[in-house]
Amino acid sequence: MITAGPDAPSVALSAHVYRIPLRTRFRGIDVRDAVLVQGPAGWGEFCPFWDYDDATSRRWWASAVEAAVLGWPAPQRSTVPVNVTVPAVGPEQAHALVTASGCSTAKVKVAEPGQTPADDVARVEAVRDALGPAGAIRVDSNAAWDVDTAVARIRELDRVGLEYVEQPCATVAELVALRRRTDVRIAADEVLRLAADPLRVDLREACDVLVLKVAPLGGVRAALAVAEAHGLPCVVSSALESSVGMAAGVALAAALPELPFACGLATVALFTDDVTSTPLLPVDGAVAVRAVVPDRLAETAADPDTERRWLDRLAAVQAGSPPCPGTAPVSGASA
Ligand SMILES: O=C(O)CCC(=O)c1ccccc1C(=O)O
Ligand SMILES: [Mg+2]
Repeated sequence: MITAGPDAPSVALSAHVYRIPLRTRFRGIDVRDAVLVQGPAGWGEFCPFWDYDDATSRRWWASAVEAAVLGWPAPQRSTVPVNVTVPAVGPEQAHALVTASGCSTAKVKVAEPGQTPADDVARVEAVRDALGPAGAIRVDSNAAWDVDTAVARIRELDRVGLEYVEQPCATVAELVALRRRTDVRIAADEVLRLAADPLRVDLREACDVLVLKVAPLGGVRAALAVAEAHGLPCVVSSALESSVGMAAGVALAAALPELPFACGLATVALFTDDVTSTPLLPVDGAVAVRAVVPDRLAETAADPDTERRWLDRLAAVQAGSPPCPGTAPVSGASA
């Protein structure tokens, strides 16, 4: 049993650690693992990647606590249009993923380690072929390019027509410089979610679109505040969660006043299994806004060593966290 914050009246949260292999390597990982917590409002997911330190992980914990203890603001829509996410795979596999998804927007990973510019062009061309001319293609290079490289790569990739390019360069200053040299829209991801204060990072002239991820921004309410502070069009995207964590992203997308683009919330399709028998997968390119009940906890349970590592990590994150309203510290092992 876990509790969620050091001092407030304790709400007991039961914790379950899952571990699920991915279908294809993504962000350098082949297996996803995380903690699910259940509280009075429902289920939350605590899933910072293993390379994130405890301080960075605190916002991820706040997001899980919000889901379990508070729940989310009222939805403005009942479904959310989503993009299929295409990892750094070969063109045939990319084509098949897009075709199988039923989505008319695709986000394609480019500039990944081990991939050449020609590999990226071939992947993006295959995706265009699968989507047809009416589909939308966005690419994400995860900050891999300097400004000159970005100008050149974007020009080449935009031959198939790009809706936007996500985080082409690492810094705000580089994004500003790049944006003066390209007509393709720029979306900000890492500069926002890894910022010390996402509310105050100055993105004027750096981007046209904000990528909002619930967990690294500290919850649905925190992400709504970020959207309001910047006043830019928003795309909600996942952090590679199970359907439980995905429901938080869907709740954010459902609560935003405007949703002009498809959201990156179809990544449950990259998992080989899920914590629920009713996965949050797209139908006709959209995901339903609904609660997720993880009824496959036993089938997806992590091994004892992974479970221990997560519970230790959670205890460390909580120890350094400001109190979360209505919660208390880790008090024991998981269920
Ligand atoms: O946006 C999507 O289509 C899927 C989510 C995604 O790409 C992602 C998932 C986990 C970590 C980082 C990223 C990213 O946007 O860079
Ligand atoms: Mg991104």
